[in-house]
Amino acid sequence: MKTILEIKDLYKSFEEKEVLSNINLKVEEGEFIAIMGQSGSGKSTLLYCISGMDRPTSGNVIFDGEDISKLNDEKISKIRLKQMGFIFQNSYLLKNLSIRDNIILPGFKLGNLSRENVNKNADELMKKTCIDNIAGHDIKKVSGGQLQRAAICRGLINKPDVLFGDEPTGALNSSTSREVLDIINTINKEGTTVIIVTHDVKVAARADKVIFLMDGNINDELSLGKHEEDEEKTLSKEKRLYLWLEKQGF
Ligand SMILES: Nc1ncnc2c1ncn2[C@@H]1O[C@H](COP(=O)(O)OP(=O)(O)OP(=O)(O)O)[C@@H](O)[C@H]1O
Repeated sequence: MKTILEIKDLYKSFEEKEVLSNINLKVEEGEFIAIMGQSGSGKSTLLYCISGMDRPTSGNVIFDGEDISKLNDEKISKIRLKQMGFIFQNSYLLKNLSIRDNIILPGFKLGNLSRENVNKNADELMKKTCIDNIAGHDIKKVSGGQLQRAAICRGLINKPDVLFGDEPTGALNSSTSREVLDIINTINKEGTTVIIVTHDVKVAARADKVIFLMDGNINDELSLGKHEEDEEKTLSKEKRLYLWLEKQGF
């Protein structure tokens, strides 16, 4: 298996305050990693540093064989556009554009595919996430779950290697959250590596591996194995995760 992301001796400080220290982590292609930890433990900061949205103070972030922590902003932006997808708690879709136009925008920005092929990819993604019937809708007139599905499509339009998520279901109710998680699990099964930050045990239980951050360090990690469409297996993973989190003092 190929290592898609390797983090070596990563430190991050804001002014005098050290937020992350001595982070070492390897992510294999096709893995689904959840990052958990108390509020303020540095989860989002870690996600931003490993996805090129922010720079570590020191250390290396090797993405697909290249140390992105050393690249200039232009090069990082290109890698992010081509090889990384992002979903956040809020979808951050552009208000004056339709669902479809929001989804295709990064495809046109990258410019690797013809207009026709970008549209074709968008159609496939919207079909897969069951929002093809609202492609032309104004984003102000659709539900939170539909918005988040559109954000996933936008994140996947350039067929990234890694999909990063910061509390991707944080704003959704439990049944909508389950539907969005099913989509994320399907995308992962099809080969996209997934790395998400979450507070939610039900979200983290969908991952292959959970990492627990404490005061900016990786305190422990738990292997859960691949997600299966089986309610009992999912419940038993959630129980294992609860017990493990209790040990972490969560
Ligand atoms: N841009 C910044 N400038 C200064 N301090 C920051 C900045 N971003 C984050 N921090 C600080 O770094 C620490 C970690 O923040 P971070 O958001 O990574 O934690 P988190 O674990 O994701 O928290 P939460 O679960 O509450 O979202 C916090 O003390 C926060 O105040």
